[in-house]
Amino acid sequence: MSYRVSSMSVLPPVRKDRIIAELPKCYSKDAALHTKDEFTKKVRTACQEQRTGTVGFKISKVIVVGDLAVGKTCLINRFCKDAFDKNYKATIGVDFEMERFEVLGVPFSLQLWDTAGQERFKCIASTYYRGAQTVIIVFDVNDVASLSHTKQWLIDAMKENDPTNIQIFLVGTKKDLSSPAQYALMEKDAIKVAQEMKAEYWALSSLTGENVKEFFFRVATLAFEANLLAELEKSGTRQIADIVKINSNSNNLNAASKKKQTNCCQ
Ligand SMILES: Nc1nc2c(ncn2[C@@H]2O[C@H](COP(=O)(O)OP(=O)(O)OP(=O)(O)O)[C@@H](O)[C@H]2O)c(=O)[nH]1
Ligand SMILES: [Mg+2]
Repeated sequence: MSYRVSSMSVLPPVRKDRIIAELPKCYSKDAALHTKDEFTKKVRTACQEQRTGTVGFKISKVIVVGDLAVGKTCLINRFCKDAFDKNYKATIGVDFEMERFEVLGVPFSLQLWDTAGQERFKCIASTYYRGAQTVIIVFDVNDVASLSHTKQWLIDAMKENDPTNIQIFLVGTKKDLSSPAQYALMEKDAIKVAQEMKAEYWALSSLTGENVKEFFFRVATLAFEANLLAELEKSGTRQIADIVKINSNSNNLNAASKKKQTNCCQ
């Protein structure tokens, strides 16, 4: 499956609630990919001067993995559709959503791949791991077993990807079901796991929505920053933005974004 975002495509403006103008903060300074308070001058200046090369045309792949029923699908649905379903419907194989952002005035898209946690669908889901820039490993903060399985999920995701170019997030879900005391106890272990994985730690609730938007803003921004810094490393970055002006009036990318559900593999 492929997306074509050509210079001729005309996209609607990015939703107002997907515009990122400030650097989103990490959840815990003890387990963060970085702890800066603001965008660096280098990043800001490049965006202001439109020296962003191909970054504004990129679709960055994010894979979401973790045990069955920890809440991967609910997390994506809360962010992308502002919806929550109490009933469990197992993901069969994979599913994906597109989200368009604007970071410091530059368009940037995430392709969020929701994978199945059930063992019997794992073989099909893992064929979609390749080419990810971000891995989100999800566990349930009320289920220690799901936390202990996160390392195996990481190993599996890394088999298909280049470890030097990937950003890892460890995300505890269903925070609403945990008392503050229970949560505090669990968090110590989770932060330790995140540190070992070199992951950034988050805890959130798809039921209440707590931290969901903050989390995805952080994911989008860190993926954007990494792309931009890589682009700036390359010499002679062309000022594509000067050559190609995207007309932001018509057509809907969503219309072009087809859903894929795969039946599989027993
Ligand atoms: N209370 C509460 N329940 C949640 C939360 N997130 C998910 N759930 C519930 O947990 C169950 C599983 O959620 P899913 O999102 O389908 O789990 P999944 O990780 O996608 O599962 P697979 O697709 O099988 O891998 C559902 O019944 C959800 O309603 C949350 O933040 N709080
Ligand atoms: Mg699911």
